[in-house]
Amino acid sequence: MPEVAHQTAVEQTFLDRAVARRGEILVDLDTEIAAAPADRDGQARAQVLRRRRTELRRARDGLVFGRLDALDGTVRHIGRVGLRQADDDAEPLVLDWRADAARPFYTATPLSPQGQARRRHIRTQGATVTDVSDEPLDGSSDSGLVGEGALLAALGQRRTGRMGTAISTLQREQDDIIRADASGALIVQGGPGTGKTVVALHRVAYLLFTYPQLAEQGVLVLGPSARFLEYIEQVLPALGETAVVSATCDTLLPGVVVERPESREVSEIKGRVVWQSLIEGLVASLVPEPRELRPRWEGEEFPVSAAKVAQMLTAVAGRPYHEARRVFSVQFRQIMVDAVVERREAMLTEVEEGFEDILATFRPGWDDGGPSPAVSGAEVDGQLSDGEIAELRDEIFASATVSGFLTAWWPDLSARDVLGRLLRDRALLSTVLPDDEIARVTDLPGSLAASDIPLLDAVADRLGPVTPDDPEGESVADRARRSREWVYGHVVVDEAQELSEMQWQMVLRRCPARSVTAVGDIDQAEASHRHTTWAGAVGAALGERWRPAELSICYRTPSEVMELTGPVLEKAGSSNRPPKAVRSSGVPPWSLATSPDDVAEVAARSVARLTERWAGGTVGVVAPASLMGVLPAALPGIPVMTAAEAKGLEWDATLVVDPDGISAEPRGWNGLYVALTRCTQELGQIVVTR
Ligand SMILES: Nc1ncnc2c1ncn2[C@@H]1O[C@H](COP(=O)(O)OP(=O)(O)OP(=O)(O)O)[C@@H](O)[C@H]1O
Repeated sequence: MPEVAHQTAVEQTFLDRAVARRGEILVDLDTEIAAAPADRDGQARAQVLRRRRTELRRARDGLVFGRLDALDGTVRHIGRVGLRQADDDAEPLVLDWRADAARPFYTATPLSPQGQARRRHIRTQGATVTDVSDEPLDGSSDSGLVGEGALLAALGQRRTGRMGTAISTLQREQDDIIRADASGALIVQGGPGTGKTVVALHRVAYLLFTYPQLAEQGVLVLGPSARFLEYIEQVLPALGETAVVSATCDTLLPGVVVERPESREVSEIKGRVVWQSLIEGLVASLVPEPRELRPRWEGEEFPVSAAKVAQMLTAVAGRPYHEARRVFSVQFRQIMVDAVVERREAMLTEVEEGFEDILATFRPGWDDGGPSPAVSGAEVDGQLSDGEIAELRDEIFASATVSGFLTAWWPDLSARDVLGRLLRDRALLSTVLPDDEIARVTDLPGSLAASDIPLLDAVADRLGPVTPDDPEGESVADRARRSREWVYGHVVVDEAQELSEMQWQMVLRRCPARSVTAVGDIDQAEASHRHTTWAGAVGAALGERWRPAELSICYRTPSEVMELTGPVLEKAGSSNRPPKAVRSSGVPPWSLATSPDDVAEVAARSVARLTERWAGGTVGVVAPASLMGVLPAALPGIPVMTAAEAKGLEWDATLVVDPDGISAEPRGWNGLYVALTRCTQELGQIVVTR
């Protein structure tokens, strides 16, 4: 039997064992979950087991994808999830790809073999091994790539329109970032196709595996658009992760949607960090001024002096508006309870003295030391019993009348009303904006644009919820999605170069511990903010408290296409160089010229040719916004989008229509850089001659 066939058979035997073991573990898990006690601890344990079961059920594909043969003869298989042996103390049958011991699979090289003699990639389809490829780590070959054959095979595959996992072919620089320490903010710069999204998503899986407590808080994945989230949405479940919420900055506020578009100029103004302190100042100023308060209880007034109110307001200063009111309200009601008790007791004392006087008229001398009447308690001793005080307290604390009194003086506020007030307050705006910019932000309709969302979030944050959140029987992800106040264990931001300063504030509010991984390409920035460096982009939010990392190899775009991008990047004003392409597709990029009148027809013909050539794969079209009226109608069933919309996506073949039109758009050279780098195989351009 030829060697490859023999080794394939060897791995098939191993895979059969792993499949059987997976089945056994699933049966054991079912039994354990069914037997879990109904108490709190039992249910918490059952939840962990259910998560494990989901992960195992999903691990049908890629159950085993790699093998490391160490110099000392130890053989380890690596897969999507770990599979323990029946004997818990034995070495695992399959190592989870995220385990430390699996790391050399991604990082060992002939120059630094880390005690390994050989790395093997095992390709499978379901429960069948289809191929094995070996890479000696003894120095006999070194391409600089990890598992070159498997990587190039993966990269050459047709694209499906959904992102796939790359766990079997992650490269060293990617692995370093995936396994980087979770604390603090990590900002990853990488050119197009360097695997930023791959790294971000695999990092989520790694972090959830390494720090299981993260699953209790959840991980937030922020992407640039709903289309992008759809593109990546298959990857995380495939990696086995369920404690993840994905969103865009526009959908982060539960129940709030963007209602209108907005000009770049206005959204740039509204994205600046100056709004943060403006909003903090405004909301703080909405807390009522101290004055004497005269609440009533059972028809009587119980005044609280202005000085006392001022003292209580000082004690709650700095808290969110509604929370401050809640704390104030507790103290205020307690003061009322004390005042009502005091007045009642004074009254009772009066009654008692009157009663004694009356008694004395009947039994002169008993209050001079004679036996007292056989009565006690509130009726006669001038004191309320503990039970009576507790009852009164409950009544005052639950009283709608007292609530109504407090709310009339210190009203509920809606974030939207406060934002509206802010955007109309020229005097306040003039403290941070010049006159011409004030006019731009005050002359807006009341409906919400995307740039209002972070402002609204900042207002909502300073207001706090009117009533605190009360979770009942919801999953972490559901609760996190529903509650604006949810604090995540980690936040991953993709296409982070697009975030405005105010959006960064919104992100950090969701993770005050700043455990953040942001990946992006500052050279692909299309957003209206003016930053061209990461220090500028994140400085307002993070200061210098972030660590940079870099990805330098382009896995998506073939070298033929990457060669075209250097001058475009230069025109975009960048001093960076495009990343180095890892492979060539052998298909030279091409270009056609046409007139504005014929552009739709020429595009349709070109797309038809590309679709035929890349049958079974995908073709996408990128064009300037000005062509969005005609092109989609001429290209039914084909994704047609602007460069901004195409960010993060990829197709086997891309047709870029009217590149000059794209470069003439705002931040257009950055846009063209994005458009040119979307293909995995072939790039065509249609130049419109005017
Ligand atoms: N180690 C890898 N193994 C297999 N495929 C990979 C690997 N790294 C990246 N890829 C593939 O390369 C392509 C580009 O990856 P990805 O989309 O993550 O890049 P990106 O840096 O986010 O790109 P862009 O900035 O252009 O959006 C994807 O098809 C991805 O699956």
